[in-house]
Amino acid sequence: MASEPVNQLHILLIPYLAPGHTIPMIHMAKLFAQRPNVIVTIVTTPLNAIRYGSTLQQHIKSGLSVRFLELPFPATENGLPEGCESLDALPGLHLVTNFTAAVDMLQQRLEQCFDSLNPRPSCMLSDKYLLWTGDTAAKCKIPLVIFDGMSCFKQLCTHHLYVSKVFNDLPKSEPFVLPGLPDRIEITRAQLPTEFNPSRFTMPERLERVRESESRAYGMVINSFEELEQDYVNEFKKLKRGKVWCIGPLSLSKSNDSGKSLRGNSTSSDDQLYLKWLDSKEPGSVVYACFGSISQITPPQLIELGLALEASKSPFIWVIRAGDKAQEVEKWLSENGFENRIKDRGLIIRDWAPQLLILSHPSVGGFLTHCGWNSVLEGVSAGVPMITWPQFTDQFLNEKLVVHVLGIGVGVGAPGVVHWGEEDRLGVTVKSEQVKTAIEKVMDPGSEGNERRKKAKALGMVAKKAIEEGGSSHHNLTLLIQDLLELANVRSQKPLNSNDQKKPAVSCVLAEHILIETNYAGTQSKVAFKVKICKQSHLKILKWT
Ligand SMILES: O=c1ccn([C@@H]2O[C@H](COP(=O)(O)OP(=O)(O)O[C@H]3O[C@H](CO)[C@@H](O)[C@H](O)[C@H]3O)[C@@H](O)[C@H]2O)c(=O)[nH]1
Repeated sequence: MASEPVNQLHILLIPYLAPGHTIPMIHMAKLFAQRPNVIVTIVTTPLNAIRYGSTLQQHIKSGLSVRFLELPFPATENGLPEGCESLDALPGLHLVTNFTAAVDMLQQRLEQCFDSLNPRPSCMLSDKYLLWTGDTAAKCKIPLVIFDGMSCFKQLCTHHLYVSKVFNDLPKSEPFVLPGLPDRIEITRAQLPTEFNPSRFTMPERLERVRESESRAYGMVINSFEELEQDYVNEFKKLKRGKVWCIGPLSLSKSNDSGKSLRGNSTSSDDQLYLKWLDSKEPGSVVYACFGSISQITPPQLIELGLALEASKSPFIWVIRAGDKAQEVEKWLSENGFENRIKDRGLIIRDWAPQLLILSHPSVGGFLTHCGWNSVLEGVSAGVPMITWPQFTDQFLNEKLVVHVLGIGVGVGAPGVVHWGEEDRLGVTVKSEQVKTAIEKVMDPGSEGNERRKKAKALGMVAKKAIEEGGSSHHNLTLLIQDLLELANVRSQKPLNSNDQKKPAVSCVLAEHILIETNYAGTQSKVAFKVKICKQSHLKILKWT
């Protein structure tokens, strides 16, 4: 006899501890919790809960079921400074392995408190870089869905590169055509993502485990929308084992969030100041330059950027991230009189800017970006053309999508990956003249610039529609919730012929075979069922196999 159908979902969201990974999952939490009968618990650490919590407060007050589960972070136990709970807070890259070890220790902490969670979570949705969540989900007998914060374009490129191995014999700077793609895209080996371009900070065995854990998951959630990269979404879905749901752009989950509180160190009075400054500029005239949350741009490259912004004559906002090299840049800014020279048309924001707020201001006409996937989507959503200056990982591929497939950007001509911690050796790689030319092309009032602006604006409208009721991402979220409910119902269903006290639980679902871990007479055993998907969100067990 089947038990009562489950109609409430409790989703455990587990973001990786870096802004580019946590921010989209905070937006995702809002999207889930806005749906009826869905409650969300975000698993994070105390300082991250403070950092991202305030953005959720207004939603929680208005009745949204989102809460944090705070796990103490073993920073000092792993040789990290106290309070270092996020990748962007690392004082040096030599500590990346220590940080990874500390993040891995969260597994045991979560498993220890899992049984006390009420109601019991129905599923786990975790960042793909948290390699232990597959084992934890299996132990807790709930399904795992992976969040991949990168595009389907990147997924498809990576897949074909793995399969074809074309890059193996190529010199670093020789362009080649990416195999198996719907469009002809040329790239060099030096521009490929980390998997194909290891540095001394890469941990190749972990990247291999990322692929393994993806294949164990029930499916994958992507922060993108189908209309943006339709051919790539279709192809990726054909290749992927398990389901794929594009539910983005997640940053549009609530457009009136300024983004200021997503890090907690810029105040609303700062925001007012920036808005006032933007109000004083002509519509579409301002270039906004920002390199995301973890890129370490060398001082010589930052100086080239400063010189290009000055020479371009456009008003600009330039975000300079604090870091170990910031002092050198500050010295250059003051000694050389830069700030004084640009004071009438340039605004420098130190460390962190309310990016969503700035991008959505009508005065912004161009976005100079490192092409982190969140920034690309935020630029697309705001309908703003981009000046692309990628640094590492997926960013060169994102640049190809923006410039060559979507036609809404101009590249500065960055030659290849600047490895973390090895930049100084490479010296200046992009000259201010190149950056200035790209800025001028994007801000150009002539027909080429207009064409790009029109395309960007049109895409921005499609992005907004995708997330609204009736839109593709809105629909995909509905499908995802339905699937998760079906799984929760299977979990609650008793097996045939079983007089057991313990209910079996689904640990993994692939196609129509379900692997169930159950406990018969005290022995762990795995049993496969054949199932049929019925209406009313039920999975019916047809026979044991
Ligand atoms: O001053 C700032 C700087 C950043 N942001 C926000 O921080 C996020 C940054 O994310 P992203 O643009 O993706 O850049 P990274 O922080 O560099 O992201 C890492 O994670 C991404 C998702 O996996 C990858 O695509 C990138 O290559 C990788 O560097 C975005 O939401 C920005 O709006 C701000 O609000 N203010």
